[in-house]
Amino acid sequence: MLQIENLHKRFGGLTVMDGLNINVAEGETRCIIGPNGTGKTTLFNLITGKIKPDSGAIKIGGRNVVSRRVYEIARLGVSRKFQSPTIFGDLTVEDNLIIAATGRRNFTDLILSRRHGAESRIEEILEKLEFGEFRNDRSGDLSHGQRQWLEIGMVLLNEPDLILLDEPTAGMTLAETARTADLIRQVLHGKTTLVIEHDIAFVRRLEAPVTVLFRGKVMCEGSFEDIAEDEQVRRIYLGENP
Ligand SMILES: Nc1ncnc2c1ncn2[C@@H]1O[C@H](COP(=O)(O)OP(=O)(O)OP(=O)(O)O)[C@@H](O)[C@H]1O
Repeated sequence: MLQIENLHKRFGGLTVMDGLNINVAEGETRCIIGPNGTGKTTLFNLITGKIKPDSGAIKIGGRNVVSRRVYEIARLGVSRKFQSPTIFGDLTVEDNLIIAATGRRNFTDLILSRRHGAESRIEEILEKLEFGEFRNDRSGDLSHGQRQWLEIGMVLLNEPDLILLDEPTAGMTLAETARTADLIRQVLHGKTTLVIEHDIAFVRRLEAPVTVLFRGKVMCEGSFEDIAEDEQVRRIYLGENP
């Protein structure tokens, strides 16, 4: 589904991508970890077309997108969730989901959406998120964790082919972090998803293959257990006691 081939990017004298190769299969969840400043967010900026590589290929569904514009790549079904939620705080949970469900269509469709099949998908998301009792609550009154989960639901309603989650647990409590890992496992199961994370407890709980980035390259890949045993990873990223 996603192939990154020999990607190079420099910012002035700083090499951020130095021959990066990553392959993510259709339906796979992949966790991307690495020390601060190693290029994780830059990788998302490159995939979404926000910045352009100096060389290399980014193939989505077999198509090289490096010369495409941001909106063209979004239209190919790439959906990115940023660290800070972009929900409408004054609207209800359900209304935010309705807007997300009609995201690629126009305003008339937004009004008519309940009659056009969006309703059943919204019900499904409300159920998966266990949000039924909050559906008429003002989104701005939700907890930090709940707002992030709502946004994951909104990303899903966009029917993306590739989901990019940048530090979905930033600012969360331990319990919220654990719930987020469970939610991604359940709700995004079968959806091609890349997750950038720092929180090691989350990475362990996600039970997804992990790619460790270091200095613009893949340092190693494997299960959490595999990478946690890797001497280089322990020294450079995880510290003495992973
Ligand atoms: N547009 C830009 N112009 C110049 N330098 C940049 C730009 N974007 C990122 N950088 C630099 O590239 C390096 C990689 O940044 P990036 O944000 O991708 O790292 P990261 O792995 O996501 O870090 P963190 O874990 O702290 O979020 C950093 O040194 C950063 O300062």
